[in-house]
Amino acid sequence: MKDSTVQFFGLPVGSKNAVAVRADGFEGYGHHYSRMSKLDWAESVILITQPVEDRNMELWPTDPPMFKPALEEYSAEVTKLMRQLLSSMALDLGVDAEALTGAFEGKRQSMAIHHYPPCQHPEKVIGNTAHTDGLGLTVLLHVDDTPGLQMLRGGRWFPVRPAAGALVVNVGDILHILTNGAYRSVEHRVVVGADRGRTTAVVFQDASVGGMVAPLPELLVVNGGGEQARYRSIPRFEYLKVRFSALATRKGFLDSLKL
Ligand SMILES: O=C(O)CCC(=O)C(=O)O
Ligand SMILES: [Fe+2]
Repeated sequence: MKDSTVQFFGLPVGSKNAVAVRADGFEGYGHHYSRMSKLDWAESVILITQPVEDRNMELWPTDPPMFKPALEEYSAEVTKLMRQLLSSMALDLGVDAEALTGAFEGKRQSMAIHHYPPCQHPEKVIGNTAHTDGLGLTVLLHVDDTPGLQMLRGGRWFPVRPAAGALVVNVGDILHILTNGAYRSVEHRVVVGADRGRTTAVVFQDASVGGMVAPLPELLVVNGGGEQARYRSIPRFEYLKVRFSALATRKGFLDSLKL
């Protein structure tokens, strides 16, 4: 996966544009995150990876040739890893593993590979504007050892340094709601370096219960779990529509669902 990513971004732009984002979609190669006041300093490829029948193979890079098989295998492995992580979280929350893993099973998974080239004026650009991930669970692979990811805690930004052999796991807003706030989604951003480029491969996994984004029923007082719901339930389609439309105001989105 790492080699494929590096080789793809190393291609001339004309070759990368073979899988350029189309006017009617979000998948493919392009500058996905250019929307804020600072100049967006990243090139990315976004692809749906699961369920298999949702894949748009014409937007999967054919160069390098190993890209497709690498991504297929990587996606399957990350799916397994996520199931293990969610089972551990369920144990921690005191609910059956299936209550949590079931919310993710068969739901959409997508992949973003990002390349942040070095910039001689890093203060004038942003790699990825501050945000929380909107879906359930995120697994991030550092392709190289260039730092850049930062997370917000107590009003301060902390670097998330790449560690050899490690993946970064982010709780997204849907998992935050599913766990009734026990696992909190974290605000993060990417700053760009002056000397070295940075490449990442990020998997986003969607989740919902019975077509809704809602606290797990197993956690709630009505089912003997003992908690009051802290977030209101919202149909998944409505959640996605609102969450991904007003990108500029998304910071207050979780709060707007608070009961
Ligand atoms: O590239 C990174 O380090 C983070 C990317 C990210 O936060 C995202 O794609 O949501
Ligand atoms: Fe993110």
